[in-house]
Amino acid sequence: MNEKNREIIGINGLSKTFTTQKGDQFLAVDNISLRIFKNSFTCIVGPSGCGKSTVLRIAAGLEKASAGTVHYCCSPVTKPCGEIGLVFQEYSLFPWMTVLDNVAAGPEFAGINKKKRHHDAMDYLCMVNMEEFKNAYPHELSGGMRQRVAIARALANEPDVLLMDEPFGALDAHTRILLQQELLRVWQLTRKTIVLVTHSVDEAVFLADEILVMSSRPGRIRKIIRVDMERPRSRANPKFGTLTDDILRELGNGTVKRLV
Ligand SMILES: Nc1ncnc2c1ncn2[C@@H]1O[C@H](COP(=O)(O)OP(=O)(O)OP(=O)(O)O)[C@@H](O)[C@H]1O
Repeated sequence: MNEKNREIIGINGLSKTFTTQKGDQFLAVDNISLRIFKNSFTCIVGPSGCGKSTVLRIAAGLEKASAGTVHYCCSPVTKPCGEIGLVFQEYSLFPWMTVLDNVAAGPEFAGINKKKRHHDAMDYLCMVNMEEFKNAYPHELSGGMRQRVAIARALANEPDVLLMDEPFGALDAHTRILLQQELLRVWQLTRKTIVLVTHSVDEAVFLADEILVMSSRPGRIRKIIRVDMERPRSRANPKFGTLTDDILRELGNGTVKRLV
């Protein structure tokens, strides 16, 4: 397959200007161009406020670019579409629905019959080890469990690309490591294309094929780093530590935490 065929998301000359409450304009994202390849796992790291979420929201069609374009499989992305799924930090489950109904909500909206959507939802719940909790409500679950359900829900819409904005940011360190391992397993099983924004350089080195390092405002791509380490990756591997330190040095100002 040539490079053009492997490309699933193409971002060209993307800039975003916001208007402050005082009415001043500021450039949040400046002329970003990048390519995301099919089945790859990409992480975006950068200082707080550098525009990581903005890039993700524009790629999802939730926000308009001020300049530049985003393409999914060579078609322009101008509004949300089923091929691109999203998982946010704040779980965003429907509190009045059971776990099973939450996961089946997208297919229900798409008109899939109840038997099939519940059957498929159970498959995705099994994938994230949450099948036992199918009848529970979100308030009965821990943060890690809710995020597992949120991942199952995004997968149930059968997107090609999963955009994840700090999905583990609200979790404790131990749960975070468990969910990183689970996400890798799900990715290897489903071969989705994943783009994940994180504050944690450690998380990016553990997960990614490629790490995009952004500079502080206005956000630009400062460096693209390929992570040539076999999976499963060990944090005890000296290469892991060296790469983490290199990226932290690249970021320079200490605003990106060395979290696990
Ligand atoms: N709707 C908006 N209106 C005005 N300013 C905005 C809007 N959305 C984002 N911004 C500003 O744009 C800049 C980039 O925000 P964004 O949330 O993309 O950064 P980020 O890198 O994801 O930050 P963090 O890591 O802290 O979540 C910030 O200065 C933010 O305040």
